[in-house]
Amino acid sequence: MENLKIAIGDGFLESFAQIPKAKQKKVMEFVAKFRYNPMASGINYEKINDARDHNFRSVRIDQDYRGIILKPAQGNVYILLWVDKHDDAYDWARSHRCHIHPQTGTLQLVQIVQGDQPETESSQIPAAAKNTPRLFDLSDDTLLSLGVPAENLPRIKDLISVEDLEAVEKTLPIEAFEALYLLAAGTSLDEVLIDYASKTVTKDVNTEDFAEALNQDASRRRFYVVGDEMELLEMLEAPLERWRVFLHPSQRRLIARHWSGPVRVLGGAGTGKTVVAMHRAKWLASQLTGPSDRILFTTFTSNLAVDIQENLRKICSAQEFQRIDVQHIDAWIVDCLKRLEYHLRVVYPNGKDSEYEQCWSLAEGLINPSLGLPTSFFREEWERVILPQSIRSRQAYLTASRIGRGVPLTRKQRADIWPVFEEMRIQLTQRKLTTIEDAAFDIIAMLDSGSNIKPYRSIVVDEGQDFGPEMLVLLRRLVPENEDDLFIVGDGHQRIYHRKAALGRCGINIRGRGKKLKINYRTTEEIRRFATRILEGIAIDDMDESLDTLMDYRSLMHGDYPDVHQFSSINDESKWVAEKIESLISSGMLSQDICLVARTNTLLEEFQSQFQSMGIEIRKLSRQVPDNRNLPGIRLATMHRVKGLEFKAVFMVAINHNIVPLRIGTTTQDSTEVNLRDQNERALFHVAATRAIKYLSISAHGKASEYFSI
Ligand SMILES: Nc1ncnc2c1ncn2[C@@H]1O[C@H](COP(=O)(O)OP(=O)(O)OP(=O)(O)O)[C@@H](O)[C@H]1O
Repeated sequence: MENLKIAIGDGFLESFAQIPKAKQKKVMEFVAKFRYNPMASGINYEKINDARDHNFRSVRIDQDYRGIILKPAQGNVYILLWVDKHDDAYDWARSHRCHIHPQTGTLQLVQIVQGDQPETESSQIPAAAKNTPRLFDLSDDTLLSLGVPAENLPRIKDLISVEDLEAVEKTLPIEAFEALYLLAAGTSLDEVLIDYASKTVTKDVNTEDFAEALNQDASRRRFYVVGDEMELLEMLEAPLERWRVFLHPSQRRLIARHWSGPVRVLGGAGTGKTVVAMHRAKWLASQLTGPSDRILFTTFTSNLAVDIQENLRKICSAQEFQRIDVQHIDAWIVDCLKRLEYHLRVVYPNGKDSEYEQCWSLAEGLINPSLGLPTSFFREEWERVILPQSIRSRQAYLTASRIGRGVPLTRKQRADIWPVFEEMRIQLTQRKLTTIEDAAFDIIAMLDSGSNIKPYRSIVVDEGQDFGPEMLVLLRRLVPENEDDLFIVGDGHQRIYHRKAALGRCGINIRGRGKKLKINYRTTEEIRRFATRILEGIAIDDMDESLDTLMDYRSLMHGDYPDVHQFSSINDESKWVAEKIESLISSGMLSQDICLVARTNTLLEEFQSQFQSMGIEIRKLSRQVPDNRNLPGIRLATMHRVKGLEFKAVFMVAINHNIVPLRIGTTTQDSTEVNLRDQNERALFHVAATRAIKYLSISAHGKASEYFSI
């Protein structure tokens, strides 16, 4: 069929997700037939009486259900808009319209505001007094360029508060509402114009050319032109996974284009960094031509890599998917060591009796007490100075940079301290062990001496803020300096592993290619604000020696403020949590969409036994096994483990004094180190709180954490 264009609106998927399974099956049957031939004789397009939009038609799904389709008189365009019970579908059609903005050319879907619509919320806003300052002082042209329809201009210019703006949300196209909301929240006009203003404000838009309107970036935010029948059916199989196709223009702009060198994308929690990174990897894979060209997609945490692999499978073609290696960075390093027949095993500083700690306690034996430095100082020096800079000789240590360390050392003191670190390496090597940092530097050395390690055409990095310098230098060496070489997403506010590096210092030059995402898609604004307050006043870097801010980051969803409660005992706390969980489940939430988060494994285990004794089904999230969200059960996880995940409801439990921030096992007196640890603990709290989509609870038993007063 010539020039046939079939598109689906995000509302169709949203309404489809709400209808019973049996009806969904009928819709899928209809959609398959419709996609094959929208003009098939069995499809009857009924006009809708009283609909303001003369292009709307209803189609029969079965006796009770109807679909609403946009079928303009001109062109061969069909857009699936809504599906519902007969009367509800008709009501929806009567209260909406879909038009092409005459200045920007964008296809817009809005609730009808004008005329005799007394029921709309917007019409309940009383006209403001003449001398009351207005929310926006913008020209008609600016408002039009942001996508505000001409008929809404007087109303928008009359608004006096953000609450007024929220009340008219549904009557505005999404891009216009978002731009105005960001302006109202304090984002500068210049920034908003960069992200939202149409580049093509013109008087020559053909407002009947729907095929052309679908090509506009801003239209693709809500409307997706579907390829074949399979693609459409796959979308219906996962209707809530909107991220697969409906990208924000600020996301889309980062993905499908060539970049002249490394790109760094910042963005607060939930702004879609992982989504962008995945679409970028797919696009890069689609560009590969050489038979052995490959992409590496790497993360810091192992369970995120597992999720990403699964999600990439959903959005990539088979050819694209098989060209992308997804692996968290430590696993990649360990695999690489094996390939290079390098016979040291990587060990980590966890647990009292771990091999790493055994080596460390022997090294500690060499501490000279006359130096007057606490033992914690040596461990910090090892982790913050020796390992990240790969200092392997006394001479190198004497001249090493110690920027960021609180206690200054003379040359003589350095010489006296060195034997401790030397001993640590001896102990590790004798046992055929190594650290992840040393392993990464060893691979870099092998690359420099010409080892044949499979090179990548491009590398995509998620959680970039947690990559240490050794990992970033390694990634830089793994991919030739070229167009589209590195794409790194991250957020310094979520740095929770004490690792810090500046991209520029690792040879990754992002000049002119530092970008930022600002809309939170996960969390309500109430939860986002609460979660962000914990980091207020703390200077957070942009992964490249400048500062980043969360001031320009917003959510457009709203909900309740987080619940904050203090109890006298763990019994009382767990009883309250269990009751609240029960009420969430009885109001329709699935148990697998609820997660209980604690700072330590020990506390988690205490809650686990409390819950078990109450007969509540639970599942502890593990590093090794991916979480199968089809299985019921309340999820239990530490604050570290929930990084990168999301749940409809999050209960942060045992937010007790000395537990959050965690003071157990730390003896350091060094003020720089104390600040660093506090920052890390705050980031952990922020990460855990921003996992919540709709509901967040913070509770403590006994004395509460000082973070309670934020
Ligand atoms: N364009 C989009 N349309 C709809 N949903 C989106 C879009 N982009 C992202 N999302 C959704 O927003 C949520 C957060 O996305 P994502 O995990 O990519 O954010 P993030 O910035 O990596 O978060 P974090 O740093 O907190 O882990 C997810 O549920 C994702 O599906």
